Amino acid sequence: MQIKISDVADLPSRFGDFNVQAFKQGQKEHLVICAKELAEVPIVRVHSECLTGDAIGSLKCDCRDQLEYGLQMADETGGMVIYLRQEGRNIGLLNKINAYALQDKGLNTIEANHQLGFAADERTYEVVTFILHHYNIKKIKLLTNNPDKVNSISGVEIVERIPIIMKPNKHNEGYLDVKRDGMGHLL
Ligand SMILES: Nc1nc2c(ncn2[C@@H]2O[C@H](COP(=O)(O)OP(=O)(O)OP(=O)(O)O)[C@@H](O)[C@H]2O)c(=O)[nH]1
Ligand SMILES: [Zn+2]
Repeated sequence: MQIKISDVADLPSRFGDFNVQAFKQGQKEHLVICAKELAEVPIVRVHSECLTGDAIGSLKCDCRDQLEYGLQMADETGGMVIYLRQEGRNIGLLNKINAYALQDKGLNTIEANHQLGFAADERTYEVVTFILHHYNIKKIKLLTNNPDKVNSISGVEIVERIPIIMKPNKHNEGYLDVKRDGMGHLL
């Protein structure tokens, strides 16, 4: 895997003072947001890009709340957020919006991906292993409800899975039900 790595820069933010570093994998530019002092076994949040949630504040998913919670935890506990550019579970923004349009017609999030010719989840996590090795991190506590992430992240010991359960709203209830019943999320 050919990965270009940026220098480390300061990033004061509304969630705390972090260091940031970019990792470029092919066309994808991922971002590591890291506490100034990492805990020995840091809490790590592996976040998948969701432009509609993270930037626009969409209520169709729980991504923005999870991102903010992950950054708060990183600040409070000496942890790290790895922001992966895997928009739409890695089908890309244009396809995700097409999937949303199919959901407007009654398909659920999994059926919509299938209708477009994709697996329910197209993400992979090799770059996470690369990043954690780069920071010489051997053990982590992983902040996730997704057992797939626990099983797919290799090369480091996940000593604990910490749930990241956000309060549902009327727009994302159905989506969260499908994540629990159709995708095995521990909600
Ligand atoms: N294809 C597709 N992607 C979606 C949809 N809704 C959210 N996403 C993407 O799903 C990703 C977030 O995944 P989630 O399933 O919410 O959470 P997770 O990362 O698997 O699990 P957690 O670690 O527990 O949060 C982001 O890349 C979003 O853009 C959808 O309806 N269709
Ligand atoms: Zn989202």
